[in-house]
Amino acid sequence: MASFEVRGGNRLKGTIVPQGAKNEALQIISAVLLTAEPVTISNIPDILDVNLLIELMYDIGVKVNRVTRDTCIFQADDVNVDYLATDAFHKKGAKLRGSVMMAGPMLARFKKAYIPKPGGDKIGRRPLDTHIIGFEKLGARFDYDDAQGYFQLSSPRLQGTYMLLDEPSVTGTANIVMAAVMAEGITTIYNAACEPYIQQLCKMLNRMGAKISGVGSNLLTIEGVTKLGGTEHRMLPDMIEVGSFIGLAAMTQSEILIQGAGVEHLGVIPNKFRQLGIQLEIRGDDIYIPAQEKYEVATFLDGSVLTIYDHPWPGFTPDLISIMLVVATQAEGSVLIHQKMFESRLFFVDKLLDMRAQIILCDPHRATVIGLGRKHPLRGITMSSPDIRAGQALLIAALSAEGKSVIQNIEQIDRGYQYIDERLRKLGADIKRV
Ligand SMILES: CC(=O)N[C@H]1[C@@H](OP(=O)(O)OP(=O)(O)OC[C@H]2O[C@@H](n3ccc(=O)[nH]c3=O)[C@H](O)[C@@H]2O)O[C@H](CO)[C@@H](O)[C@@H]1O
Ligand SMILES: C=C(OP(=O)(O)O)C(=O)O
Repeated sequence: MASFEVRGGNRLKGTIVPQGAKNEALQIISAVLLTAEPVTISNIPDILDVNLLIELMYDIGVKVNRVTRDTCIFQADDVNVDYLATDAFHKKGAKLRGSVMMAGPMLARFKKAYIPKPGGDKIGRRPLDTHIIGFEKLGARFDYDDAQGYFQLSSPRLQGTYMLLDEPSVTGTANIVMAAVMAEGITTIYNAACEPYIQQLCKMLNRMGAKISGVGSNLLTIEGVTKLGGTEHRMLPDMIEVGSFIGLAAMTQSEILIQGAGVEHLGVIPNKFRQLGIQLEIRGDDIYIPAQEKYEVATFLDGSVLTIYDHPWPGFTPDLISIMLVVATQAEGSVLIHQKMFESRLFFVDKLLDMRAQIILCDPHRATVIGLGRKHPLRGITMSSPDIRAGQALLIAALSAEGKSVIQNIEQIDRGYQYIDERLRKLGADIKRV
């Protein structure tokens, strides 16, 4: 298993360009199964999870022409539906969360789908009920294989209907939308997720001939069509990478320009970092972060301790909570970090305690961070990366810490961050892959 060896304390400087969005890529690549015509996708991040999904496409018979590292032409004109029932699919599909989104398009076009026990981050229970209940409402039937943990779905005919989702699941909404685009009649999805990832998917499907309205809101109306055609699509910059780089700059007192940050799609992200006292300047589509000696956490207007918590879009994404927590350790002032959605995402705090951060883990969802105001720098240690975002947060901590850190299990970081060591070295970081 590979590790990063990091010598902390360097001030970084320079320009960094965010990769294409991981969670958008997983939806968009799944959607190529909806048509027999070519679909060209660009700004694809070269990361483990996305490459695995591309492999799955290839394995199921989709023609994959990787024109350049970040652009692929897919053509699903000879799909081997039987591949879904193989052990090979169940094993490979179980390595990432994104494989669940093959189900919607497969049901829509081939009337059959399997959802292997999905992989992805081990950050607490991650039920698929919203997906399955949505498919059922459209007329699909399902069986659950308890021994192997997979769902088998079939749908001789999908019929549009009204549904109120029990929660605005991101991958669930994507799956249901992709199943509904070719259902008969009209589907209305209320309490739909509306992240930029979903907006991008809906815009792409509309270019393919779908009729989806309400894009960007939590009420989607889908008028079923009989067939979809090819299109071209470019992924947005990864907003989670953008947030990670803002946090990195603040923690390491570095002057960084994030070029092409997709500013209009970042929602509340820049403001959440401002609440930690971090200065950042929006320059067109770039974000400039000056080198900052210190940053001071705001309080609520009545002077009480600030809380930063996750919430479905347009609220603050749970995927940046770990980064916020790490960045808060060197701020002046205290903040309560509340990870509402996932129940095992804050346990990496143990490692930060070993690095000498002052944090009280109140329960699995809440941690109070007492900012050290740079009075005591973190110290380097050996640690293991539990999930993508905690891994990146620990990497940021290591880059700001005194001395040497070793981060093991960096496959977790590689699942979501493209050539991260190489890109950070260009900014002046002392980081080696060993
Ligand atoms: C591949 C992909 O796109 N993964 C993202 C996707 O996962 P994913 O689509 O799997 O996550 P969901 O949106 O389904 O839900 C995530 C978790 O939050 C809980 N929940 C959800 C909504 C809600 O209002 N209340 C609530 O408690 C769910 O029960 C679940 O445990 O969305 C998550 C939530 O933004 C992100 O962390 C993941 O990075
Ligand atoms: C939780 C995440 O990913 P996944 O859903 O793929 O596990 C993430 O991207 O932070």
